[in-house]
Amino acid sequence: MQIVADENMPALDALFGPYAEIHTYPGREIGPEQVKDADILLVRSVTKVDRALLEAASKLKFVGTATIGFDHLDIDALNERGIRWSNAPGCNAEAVGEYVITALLTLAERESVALTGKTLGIIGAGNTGSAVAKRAGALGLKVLLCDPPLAEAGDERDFVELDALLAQADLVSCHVPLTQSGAHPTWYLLDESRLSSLKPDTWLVNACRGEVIDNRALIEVKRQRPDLKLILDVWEGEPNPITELVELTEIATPHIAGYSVEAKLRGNWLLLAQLKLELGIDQLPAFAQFVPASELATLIIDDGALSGEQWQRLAARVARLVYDIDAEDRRFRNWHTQEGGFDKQRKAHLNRREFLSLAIASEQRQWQSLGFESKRV
Ligand SMILES: NC(=O)C1=CN([C@@H]2O[C@H](COP(=O)(O)OP(=O)(O)OC[C@H]3O[C@@H](n4cnc5c(N)ncnc54)[C@H](O)[C@@H]3O)[C@@H](O)[C@H]2O)C=CC1
Ligand SMILES: O=C(O)C(=O)[C@H](O)COP(=O)(O)O
Repeated sequence: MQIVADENMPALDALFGPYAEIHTYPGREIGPEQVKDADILLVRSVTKVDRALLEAASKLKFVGTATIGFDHLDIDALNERGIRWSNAPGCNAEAVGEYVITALLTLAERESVALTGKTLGIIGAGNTGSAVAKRAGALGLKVLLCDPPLAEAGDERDFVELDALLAQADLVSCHVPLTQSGAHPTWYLLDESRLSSLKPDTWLVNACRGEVIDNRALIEVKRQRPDLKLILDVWEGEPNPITELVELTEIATPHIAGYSVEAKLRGNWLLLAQLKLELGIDQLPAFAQFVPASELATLIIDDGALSGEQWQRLAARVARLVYDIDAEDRRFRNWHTQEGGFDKQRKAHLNRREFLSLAIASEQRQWQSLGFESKRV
């Protein structure tokens, strides 16, 4: 059994090695030539699995993407050829939730803004949107959710229309898949008119797909509205974001919101679970055995007497102890204009762990709500 895989997928040998022969390539270079003898193709979001690739892959039985997004797979072409496929729902929900919270805390610290009492509008209330919402309460944020597909499917949470959300939210965070058809397409969901309708001083976060926001319109609107603050992890035209937009952002990163050690491993492990039959696996090995031990120990925090604003500043520092988003932002501004810089930075992304890898001993319960492991003082 031959597996062709993106070289940026961790622990491939440990996970798939016992069952198959593995050939790896840079994700953007996987094409017809690389897959011609493959039985299984494992990719991340940068590999275009299109008709031309599938035409060459006569033995292919399964395509797995270790990501939630699957806009890089031609689903019609896979279905026409009877090739089974899967993505990895939820693999990076916690990572994205923690990225957004770390970014908001960091910008709040830079701008000397108290987050408590502000309204956070979340567009797309699936895995990643819900992970943000789950943590928002710990910061005293009021949450509004917009997700027409979930509302129509009977999800019992309260939802608002998109334009109502934009009219009320102080902070807006986007968590939708990129779609161009269906009842609720998301391509340019935030177009010039919606961007112009944002409340004064809104903070806009995009950690889903660049094309969910019209990037050229965003440049125009931000030029006229410096009050808007931008946190962008995803870009139209990756791996070549528009430089002018990068320069207009407050926090800019190279599509790494979902890049925790745990998330990448979880994505691969979910695909292994999908392949039990093809690979002849009787007993699926436990996910925990592939996760390295945490390098961070317990943090003892004496924060019982801190004011809300002091605690928020402390939370920003603790979040950056786990993941230094300031350093990522600085590196991105240096690297993204260099040839291959966007992908180079993604490859060199720090070994970022999830909040759960750090135990906090404190009398305050918010640490646990933010996702940290709790220890008794
Ligand atoms: N920057 C990064 O590293 C990452 C980016 N992503 C992107 O974020 C997207 C969301 O990820 P998940 O939350 O895990 O996916 P998900 O599938 O769990 O949730 C997406 C939600 O968006 C909703 N939705 C669809 N169309 C909508 C519309 N027009 N308006 C409002 N809501 C709509 C869906 O009903 C669903 O509940 C992925 O499709 C992917 O493109 C995901 C993980 C990491
Ligand atoms: O899960 C998704 O969808 C994502 O956007 C991934 O986290 C992005 O990672 P790469 O596939 O680009 O490595």
